[in-house]
Amino acid sequence: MSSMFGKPRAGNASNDRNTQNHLPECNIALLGCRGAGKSALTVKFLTKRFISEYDPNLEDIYTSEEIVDQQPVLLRVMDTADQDGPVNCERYLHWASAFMVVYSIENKRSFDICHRYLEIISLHTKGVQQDHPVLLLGNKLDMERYRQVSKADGSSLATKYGYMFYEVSACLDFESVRQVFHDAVREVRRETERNLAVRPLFIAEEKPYLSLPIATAVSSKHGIPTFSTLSTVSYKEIPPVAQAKVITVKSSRAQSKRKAPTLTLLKGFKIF
Ligand SMILES: Nc1nc2c(ncn2[C@@H]2O[C@H](COP(=O)(O)OP(=O)(O)OP(=O)(O)O)[C@@H](O)[C@H]2O)c(=O)[nH]1
Repeated sequence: MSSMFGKPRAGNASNDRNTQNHLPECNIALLGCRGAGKSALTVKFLTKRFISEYDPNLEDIYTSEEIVDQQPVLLRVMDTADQDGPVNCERYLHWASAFMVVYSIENKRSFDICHRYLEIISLHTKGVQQDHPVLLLGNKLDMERYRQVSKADGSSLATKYGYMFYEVSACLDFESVRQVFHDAVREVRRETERNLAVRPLFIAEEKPYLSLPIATAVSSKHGIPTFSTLSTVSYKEIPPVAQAKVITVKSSRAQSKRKAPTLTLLKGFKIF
């Protein structure tokens, strides 16, 4: 992991686990048709590198410890591998706290398929009566001269659903890609705080309301939703960590991607 995804992290494995246990979490699912660039964006975000070939059939979840606006977060990224549009969506609909729906600006069909993803997410959100931030991403901005989807079309589709819209490129600058992932975290935080604000507090009869810290009252009585530990109480207990260190790779696709640089170099694939 450390050789490809970042510098080795100080501390041993059990310390890592302990730190992770205390971090607020954010689960981001990347959706979109084959070839839109989900894997390339994921790996760019995690490694700052563009790697041009991936196994399209493997799906996996990556975990990265990030600092967003001076606050740590355990970010999980699910790089999905739907074949040709949304199928068996339950696995990510119930898992994700935010969605990135990706199309390629040089492939109109990939944009059309995005409509279906946005529709499904929108229906799901209504069903669970909770908003999950959605970011519509037009990828491959570097392929401007082959563009088939205008920026206006992308933007108006996102606006129709009230979602955020970006155009990016997995093979151009890292900062723009990172910005998108961090904006997703910011939106999840906002959403969580909104939910906590409207949720009625349980007030134990024998304890005076004002003597309870709000965050404690909420989480102890109503369970901790994915992001509810974003209270200042939690943060102050967390030691500072270096920015954007990937600390865990969970399963097979991750392993295959981890090996990718060696394989791709041997096969002469482009690594920018
Ligand atoms: N020029 C350019 N090529 C890209 C970009 N992002 C991805 N690609 C290429 O597009 C192809 C598909 O990228 P992937 O990241 O595998 O796409 P995916 O959405 O994960 O597709 P599946 O793995 O099939 O689900 C690969 O050849 C990538 O190198 C980009 O921003 N610009």
